[in-house]
Formats: sequence, structure tokens, C-alpha cells
Amino acid sequence: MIQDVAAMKSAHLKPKVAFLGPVGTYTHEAALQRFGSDAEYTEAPTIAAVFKTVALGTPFGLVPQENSTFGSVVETYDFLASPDVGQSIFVRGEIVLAVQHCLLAPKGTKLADVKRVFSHEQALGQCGRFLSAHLPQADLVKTSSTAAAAQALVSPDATPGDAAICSSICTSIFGLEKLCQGIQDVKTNFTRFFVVSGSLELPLPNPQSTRHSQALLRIQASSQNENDLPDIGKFLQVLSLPATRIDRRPDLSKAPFRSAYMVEIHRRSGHIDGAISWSSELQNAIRRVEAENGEATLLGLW
Ligand SMILES: O=C(O)C(=O)C[C@]1(C(=O)O)C=C[C@@H](O)C=C1
Repeated sequence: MIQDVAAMKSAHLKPKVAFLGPVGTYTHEAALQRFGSDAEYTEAPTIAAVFKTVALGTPFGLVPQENSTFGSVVETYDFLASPDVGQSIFVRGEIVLAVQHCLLAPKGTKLADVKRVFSHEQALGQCGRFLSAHLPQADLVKTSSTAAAAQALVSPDATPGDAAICSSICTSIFGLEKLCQGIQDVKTNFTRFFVVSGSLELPLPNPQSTRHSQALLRIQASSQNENDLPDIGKFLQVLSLPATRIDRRPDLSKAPFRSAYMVEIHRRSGHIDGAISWSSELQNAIRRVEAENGEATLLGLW
């Protein structure tokens, strides 16, 4: 209890925030926008490591959730499908960032010299048309983040002809040269990030709103009914709340081909000031799913 109070106070004064590193990723930029330059930042090498760092006690974390061109970030949803989320990690907010990708390479490299392009699979996907039009022969190498791709170009393993797709800021961080900019397929390209925390109660610094109107639930078939294919339509019907998106990942805790559905819910606007609280509304909805032999877990509230 004393520890909880201390954690709350320190989260407020100088928040500790884990992000997908190294410095220079879009996630770092989103974290700086949300928590400011005074926060104490921890670089995590992968998205899974951000979640784990938060589960182990770092109060906040930032993970990419979806890109407006390439879609859901699979590594994030794989973690949201796992039992840790909803127990020791919760989604507490979101932030949207405009993403303009650049092609960077060591000084002196020309576009015609490029043989390998390093980047996060999201960035490679968002620049698919540029890559097939300008570098159709290049090998595409997936990295854990865009800044990790830029870092690879200055590592001892780098070879001439290596380039990276990443943010413009990596030019100065890693001493690289910009070969092209704005290379993503769609000019207006945005990524949405989730703010995650180890508890639903820990106060967020500079909260965007004190009234929660969004939530994330994970819906699965209950363990007793593993052999029946669950009727997700039925679960959504009894949920009886506006579901604005559904993502599906394999449910690794059950039989093969079973699903975990991550369902984003918005509170009906007329209810925001209503007598029943948003979390009570959600608890009632969770009970209705359970009455239909489903399992529903609250993964976040913001
Ligand atoms: O690699 C980064 O820079 C990230 O922050 C990850 C990430 C993602 O996973 O979507 C974030 C924004 C861009 O869409 C590309 C990559």
C-alpha cells in the first residue's frame, strides 16, 4: 500500500516510461509528445520487452498499435492476446503521430548502390510501392524497430549498399545521409500508439480527460467449452456496447485455431454523465458475456 502511494507520487513527478528503442524510433517521438522531455525513459529492444518492463514495475510504456496504411501491429496484438494484459498491464491512453519515412544510408551511398534495406516490418510495408518502383532487387531485412535499422548501418556487421527506412531524426543520431524522404505509399500516414501501465489506478501525468469513454476487452471462449466454436456474434450482441474495432489473434492457451478477440468499445455519448459509471457498465457487459459461456477480460480503460 505504502509502495503504491510512493509509485503514484513518483509517476506524477517524473514519470518513468519504457518505449520501443533505441532513441530515434517513432515510438520514442510519441513518448516524448505524451510524457515530455523530463520523463525518465527506458529503451526496450522489442515491443514485447516494453510490455514486460511495465509488468515488472516501470509505471508507463508506449507501444505502436496500428498504422493507417499497413494496419494492426501484430506483435502488439500478440501480447494483448496473452494473459499478462488485463492482470499486470493495462491500456490507459492513446496518441496518434504523423509518420513520414526516409531512406537513410552511410555518407556517400547513392540510391543505385543500395542492395539491402533494413527496417521494422511496418515501415517496409508502408513503403512497399517505393521499394518495388526504385529498389526492386534489394533484399528487405526486418529489424525490431526503424531506429534499430539505422543503428545496424553503423554496426561492425554493416556492408556497403545497406540502407534503412526510418525517421528523419536518425540522420543526426547515427550520422547518416538522407537519400529520399516521404517515401511511404500514402502521404497522410499515421500511427496510433497505446499508453500502457501496470495498473488501472496509477494517475497519468497530464491526463487528456478525466472522463473515460473508451475501453479494450479481450473475448475468448471459456475453457469449459474448448470443443465448441464460439459464436463471436453472440458475444458482441450481449455485450450491447458500441464496438468500434475487432482484432483477432490465435488463442495460444486453448486448442489449435481458437481465437482471442480484442474489442475496442466507445461509451455512448449520452451515457458519459450517466448515473452508472463506465467501469460498472463494462463489468455488467463482462458478466453478460460470461453468461453465454464466454470469457471477457478488461484490458484497458481510457
Ligand atoms: O520502429 C519504430 O520506429 C516504431 O516506433 C515502430 C513502428 C510500428 O511498429 O508501427 C511505429 C511507427 C511506424 O508505423 C513504423 C514502425
